Amino acid sequence: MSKAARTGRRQSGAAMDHVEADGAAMDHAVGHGDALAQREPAPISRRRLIGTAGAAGAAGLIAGGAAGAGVAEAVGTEPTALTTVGSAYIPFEGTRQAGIVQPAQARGHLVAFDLVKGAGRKDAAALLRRWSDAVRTMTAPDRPSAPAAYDDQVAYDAGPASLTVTFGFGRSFFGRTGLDSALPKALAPLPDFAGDRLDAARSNGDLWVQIGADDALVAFHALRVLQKAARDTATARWQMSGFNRTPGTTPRPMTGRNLMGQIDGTNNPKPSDPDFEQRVFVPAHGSPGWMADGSYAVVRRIRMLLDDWDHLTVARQERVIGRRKSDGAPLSGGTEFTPVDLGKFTADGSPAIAGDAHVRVAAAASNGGAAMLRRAFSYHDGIGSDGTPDAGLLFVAWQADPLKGFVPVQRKLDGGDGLSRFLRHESSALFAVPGGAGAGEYVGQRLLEG
Ligand SMILES: C=CC1=C(C)c2cc3[nH]c(cc4nc(cc5[nH]c(cc1n2)c(C)c5CCC(=O)O)C(CCC(=O)O)=C4C)c(C)c3C=C
Ligand SMILES: [Fe+2]
Repeated sequence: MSKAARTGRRQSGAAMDHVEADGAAMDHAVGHGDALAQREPAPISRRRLIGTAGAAGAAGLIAGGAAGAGVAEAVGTEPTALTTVGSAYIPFEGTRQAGIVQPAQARGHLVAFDLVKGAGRKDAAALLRRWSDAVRTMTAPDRPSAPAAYDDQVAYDAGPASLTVTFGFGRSFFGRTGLDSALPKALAPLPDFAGDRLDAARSNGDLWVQIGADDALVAFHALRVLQKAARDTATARWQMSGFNRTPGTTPRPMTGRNLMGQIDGTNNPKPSDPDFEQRVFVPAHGSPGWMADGSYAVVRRIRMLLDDWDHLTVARQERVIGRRKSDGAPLSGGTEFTPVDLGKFTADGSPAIAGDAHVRVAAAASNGGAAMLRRAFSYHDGIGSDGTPDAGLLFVAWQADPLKGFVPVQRKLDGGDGLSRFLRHESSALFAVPGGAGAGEYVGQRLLEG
């Protein structure tokens, strides 16, 4: 099959820099090219296959026996085109790393690694080179003709499914590698918050890897490959896995929901905002130089106390957030994307958005203009020892400077937010995420070889 036929709508690095990251567009509108239409025609088209056999999928029909025998025969001899979900891809190379402005994928793994004893700057540089090369291959639209030595082929027939892998450095990395002079001021430890119940073993770390893909096997494969490539240099400190709605499960692009059932992400900064770049990315001539076009990621595992939350009536839940549950419209009126009017009062003289409503307390207007790009995954790790779901949000906030993003907002939320009674911050980390790698480069090269 030709390269053009295998390729989804190509997104250049520059184009990706202008990708919509707002609520509606965050719903996987990006990077999903119309690959199916570009494929070489098969004697029995996928459309006809589905039309004949129903959308349940060819595999089920093959397994289904006599009823699907005719179709099974055809499937057995002719390749079935990948869906647009599988063939969509996001380039690894670019001025900025992928996995920041693109919509959060259906599957995510967040992993922190610590360098092993004795590993230093050179070992770290070699690791980042190995990791970058592996990700370059795994995210490419064209599969290599033969798998690389490290590749276990778990996802050899799937993907790239919008795979992105994003690398970051934690504060402890700099001391371990003798790079203290390159430590950014913005990587100062996050302050303690009164409501924190942090597990040190699942917080911080020397290196951070964020993996996202629209297929579970593709995401697992990337994680496994990177973990194997780290051997002898770094070991996993903690790993968290999450999910979002799968592309195609809604009839039209719409903002996703979290596990409390709220539409979440509506009032994220948008690439079309005049201050978007300045808020989210370190400028090209920013400081330190190796962080040019990078960003800072705050990672918080926030457990939702779902049994308590579910005791509230929907009206109470809406009051806690300040938005309607059904469609995300602000309680001050309008539809989902109508700006929140914090000055509006109801007929009985009370504020339309309560004093402790989450959107009031978190709003940039309540925090001296502080804002961040939220790009989260939900998580569910079974039932906790207390018998309630161990579920919540793997909250990832992106900003050019945490002191102008997450820190002031969380300070305000901590104690003042009605939602905080239903949340428990269980782990925390802050990472410096450098700019992207160009052809032949690896992520972090400017730091490690600068
Ligand atoms: C420190 C920053 C924030 C944390 C931590 C946080 C946790 C958190 N939020 C929700 C649900 C919603 N948040 C919403 C809006 C919103 N949240 C933050 C910041 C943090 N949230 C901001 C800056 C905003 C935007 C405020 C505004 O200007 O309007 C919303 C409303 C929809 C939206 O705009 O996204 C919901 C819903 C949960 C469940 C949660 C922890 C688990
Ligand atoms: Fe929030």
